[in-house]
Amino acid sequence: MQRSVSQSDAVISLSAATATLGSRPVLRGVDLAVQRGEVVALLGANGSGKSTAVRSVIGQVPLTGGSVELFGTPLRRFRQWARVGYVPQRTTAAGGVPATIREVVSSGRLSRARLGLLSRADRAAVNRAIDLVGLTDRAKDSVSALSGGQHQRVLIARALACEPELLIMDEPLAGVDLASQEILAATLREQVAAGVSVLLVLHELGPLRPLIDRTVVLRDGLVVHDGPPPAGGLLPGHDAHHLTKEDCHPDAVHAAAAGVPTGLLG
Ligand SMILES: Nc1ncnc2c1ncn2[C@@H]1O[C@H](COP(=O)(O)OP(=O)(O)OP(=O)(O)O)[C@@H](O)[C@H]1O
Repeated sequence: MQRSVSQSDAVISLSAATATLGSRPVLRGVDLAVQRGEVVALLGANGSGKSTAVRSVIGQVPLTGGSVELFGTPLRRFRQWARVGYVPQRTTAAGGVPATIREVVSSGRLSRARLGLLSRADRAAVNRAIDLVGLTDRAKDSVSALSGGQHQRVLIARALACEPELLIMDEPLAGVDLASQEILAATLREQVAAGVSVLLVLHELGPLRPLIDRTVVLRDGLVVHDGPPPAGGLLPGHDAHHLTKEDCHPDAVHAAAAGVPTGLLG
């Protein structure tokens, strides 16, 4: 999907970013930009630094070098968090919390609410977000009673509740059943059509492939590929263990034969 973007329109700009976790250098000079209206997939093997890169973009991991800008503003001065929706890598952290779907999604609206109180318009936005992910019938249910895929839909609705201009999602399809994957793809399609910019960490493009403008592949904390997603279906670094039927398209096989490097993806 091609949309016109200009260099000055970066919503995320990570430049020469380095970060260390424990004593381990996890980002070793990462350049990553997302232009307004663009959908960028960040790929790479387990441990290559994908989550650390997106967490550094939102300030959860401090950089030891380089810089981050959001909407053209250096991160340390950036305050407009209602413009950003973040979906963390799914954990079981919400397990046991006696909160309903509506309560969790409402918490995503607080950055836009005045004095922490939700107005009628805020509540309507929360309901819209719940509806977008197909959970209206379950809004009063406890999140602890949900499947993995449903839980992921709640996290995405929470990010959408503030009507963000930029969505950052860390492995939104991980552990998500096919039905939920399709709902998530449709939700994302709507957001992208409305002009939302997206950075998402993925293991494979799957049903999101048609939405992706550009793929960036990390290996050992370095960018080893930055370009359009391959037409033939084979991701840079995709090895034989990960081939799907779709990847066996003749173009993809040709790309593999042409020596596309292997072993970058988990
Ligand atoms: N808090 C931490 N302390 C020390 N090392 C960490 C910490 N968090 C992550 N790491 C290490 O940093 C490296 C990069 O982790 P990161 O989560 O960014 O990778 P990833 O590409 O997102 O991997 P995955 O696909 O498994 O989620 C890994 O080797 C990981 O073990």
